[in-house]
Amino acid sequence: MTDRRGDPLLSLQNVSVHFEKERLFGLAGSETVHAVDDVSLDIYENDIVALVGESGCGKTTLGKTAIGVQRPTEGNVLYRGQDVWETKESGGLFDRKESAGEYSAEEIRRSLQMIHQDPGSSLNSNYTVESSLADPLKHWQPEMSEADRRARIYGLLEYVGMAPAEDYAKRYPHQLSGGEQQRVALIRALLMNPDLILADEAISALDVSLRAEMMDLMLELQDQFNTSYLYISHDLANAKHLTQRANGRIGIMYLGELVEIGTPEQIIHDPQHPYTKVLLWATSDLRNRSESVPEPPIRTLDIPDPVDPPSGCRFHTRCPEARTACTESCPSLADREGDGRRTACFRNEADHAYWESEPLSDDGRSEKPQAPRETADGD
Ligand SMILES: Nc1ncnc2c1ncn2[C@@H]1O[C@H](COP(=O)(O)OP(=O)(O)OP(=O)(O)O)[C@@H](O)[C@H]1O
Repeated sequence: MTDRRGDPLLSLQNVSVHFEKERLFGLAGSETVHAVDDVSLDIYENDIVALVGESGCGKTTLGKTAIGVQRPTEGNVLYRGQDVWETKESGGLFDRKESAGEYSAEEIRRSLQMIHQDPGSSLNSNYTVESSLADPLKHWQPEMSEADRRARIYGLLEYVGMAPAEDYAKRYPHQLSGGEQQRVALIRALLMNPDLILADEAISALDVSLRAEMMDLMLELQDQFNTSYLYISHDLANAKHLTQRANGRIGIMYLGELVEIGTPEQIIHDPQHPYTKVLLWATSDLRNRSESVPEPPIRTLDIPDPVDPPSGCRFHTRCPEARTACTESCPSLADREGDGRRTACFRNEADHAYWESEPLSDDGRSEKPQAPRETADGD
């Protein structure tokens, strides 16, 4: 486990994000989508955390909440110990003296950047590569001369393999390949001198052959720019690639909750949560072939509705290990082995009532044989 000395750069404290949405089929009223529920997570300087889970489990919502783009319905987001939303609302946009603490809202915004799956949305189609990259430098290092700015931009373009830089600098986004656009978007985000970059499915639109290359580039640039990454992906193999070289962590999300988080070694080679085991089974690059089973270790493929999440442990409707105790209360995410890994599953608690309760059958009912009901006349 990495030695994560020092205070966290970013702390998510019991964060929930619920969306109200209109009901379908013209029904009156609204319903509440539980996109994220009660997630706590610390991210440190030069850290990498990869969030993995199936579509709709709340990865993007949590990522946007971490960088202060999405307001949490409950809980707090702290940047270097300072409440992000209090700062935004205190009127201290530019002036740290007027903000709720040491950092102004503008400083926090600059410190928390994002690159998207579609790099086109991070780059202005009317700007050449050079003007896109000059923008953050002009803003954050106004004292830099034009010649130095150009030298910095050309140097970085060459560093990421876009040579000759003079040629690439004059191009517009539509004159670049998807991989080149993503490189420019990454450099642009890094030139803001951020403490953290949210990379939301940032490589999934690239050809498979380019993905490892882009992740390696992210890691090399992390060393140069001293930044942290919050990387979002539905692919556990990519999360492993990115985190294992950098002593990072992989967090597994299920239906709005963080259910397990640990080092890539812990998550890939010794998964504890039954849902992590399902994700591993579904990732052919990582599946242990000698132990491979033909069917996924899951009772049903149906994903519950985040509008009406299951009671107790949210995974109990699909979990092959579920017992009645899992329907009654929700396991907390805790480090029970003292090795830094946190898991939310009663199976990790040796003396939990789970072990005495009845397994659930495929239809979600207790498998304990029911005693015959007595009728009024005693039949
Ligand atoms: N603005 C919104 N209004 C209503 N519901 C929303 C909103 N944004 C997200 N959701 C819902 O919240 C849940 C979590 O969505 P989110 O995009 O965070 O998941 P995700 O894990 O990133 O999914 P994907 O991998 O498909 O991008 C989903 O059920 C989604 O439909």
